[in-house]
Amino acid sequence: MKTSGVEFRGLRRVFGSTVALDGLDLAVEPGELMALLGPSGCGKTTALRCVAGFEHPDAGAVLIDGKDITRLPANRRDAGMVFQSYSLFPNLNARDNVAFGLRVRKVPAARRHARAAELLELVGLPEHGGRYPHELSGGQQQRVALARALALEPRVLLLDEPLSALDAKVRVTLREEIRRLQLDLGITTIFVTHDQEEALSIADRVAVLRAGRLEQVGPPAEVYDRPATPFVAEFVGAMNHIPGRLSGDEVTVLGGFLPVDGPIPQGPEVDVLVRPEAVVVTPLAVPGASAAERSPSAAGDRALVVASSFRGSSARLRIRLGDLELLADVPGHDAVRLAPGTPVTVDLVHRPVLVAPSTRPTAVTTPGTSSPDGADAAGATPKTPAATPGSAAPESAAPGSRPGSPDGAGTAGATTEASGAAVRRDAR
Ligand SMILES: Nc1ncnc2c1ncn2[C@@H]1O[C@H](COP(=O)(O)OP(=O)(O)OP(=O)(O)O)[C@@H](O)[C@H]1O
Repeated sequence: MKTSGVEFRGLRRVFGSTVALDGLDLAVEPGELMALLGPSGCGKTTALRCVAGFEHPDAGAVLIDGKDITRLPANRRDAGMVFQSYSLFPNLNARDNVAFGLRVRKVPAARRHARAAELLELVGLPEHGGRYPHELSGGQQQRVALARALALEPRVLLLDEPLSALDAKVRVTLREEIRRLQLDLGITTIFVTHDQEEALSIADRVAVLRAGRLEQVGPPAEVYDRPATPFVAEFVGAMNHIPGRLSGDEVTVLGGFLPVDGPIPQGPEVDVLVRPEAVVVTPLAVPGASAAERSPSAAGDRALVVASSFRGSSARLRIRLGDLELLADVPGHDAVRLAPGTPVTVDLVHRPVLVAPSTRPTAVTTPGTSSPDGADAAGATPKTPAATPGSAAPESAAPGSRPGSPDGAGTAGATTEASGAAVRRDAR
């Protein structure tokens, strides 16, 4: 399989008053799997179709291997495409679907049948050549579509939300197989998805698009851990918004100071963006407290675990801290001692944070693919947990300041760990 680089250069496409692509610049390396990720309508599919030749930009260029192919007809671009809807020919069996392009190119029957059999084997369907699309499951149809896209040995594989129509389990299996296949073949692949977990798990690099422009491109861990902008931080992974107050290049948040990373908005009131795994939760020791005393209603404005969603190796907690709600990810084995109703202290891992213009009243956001209930949100499995819950310093008294107060939770009762392990705040 030949491998080729793909480059988008200042790509612009306008539909009436809608700017689908607004000067997209992006280079995909030969053999790389690049995920195009972004919210609905940000131009992902339009970009992909410009590579396939199904769409023509108003300005800018698409290059394959450094050659401008912008004006080349689709059938001379050497790109194989798989769509969200399987789009197989219903009147052809799997073998003939796969061999369709070869037939158009007048490849002799024996050779195209052999090639179709080889490709069906490659996608794990060696026995299914005689079946028609309606006799195949969604996942099997998409495998056939993949085999068909590979039949002409394209230089570039274009996948447009290929897994969105499949159920969750098949989606995960098939995405792993696509990745394995892509690595085996070394084929340059552009994978369009709006699912951040999918993008992070499958790609060499993720390009986050926003309103037809590139917002950030980088390896999955980099995009997740060091989002270049608040938009990327919001879109890729769950994110807490915690009120803070800017002071130079630091921000006061939950009673401690953290260094600020990235663009600094007009202050001083801001939202500090913190991942759930960077929220360190420690059960509050309440000597002699009865179960009734530990109930949420008895606990006043303490930080309380109000919901917990167990996920096996981890648990996502929803924590109420005054008028603020936070999401926190803790190891699964801590879920029992951090059951709903448990009073807790909340700390933040000490590391640079992104800040965004204040959005009071405070809110917790989850990525586009997650359920509205962040405690049950499935889409934000952290790749590289930044904090080890429990690594915070032992409890220290910090009475007084009300969480979420406009002065950034104040300084009363707050301690910044000298060790730099965490900003902590006792919630009593
Ligand atoms: N043929 C068209 N005619 C008019 N508007 C279009 C056309 N194709 C795309 N658009 C508009 O251009 C914008 C970008 O569309 P595009 O399909 O590229 O987005 P997307 O990021 O792939 O979205 P989704 O994830 O919902 O598929 C959208 O506002 C869409 O409505």
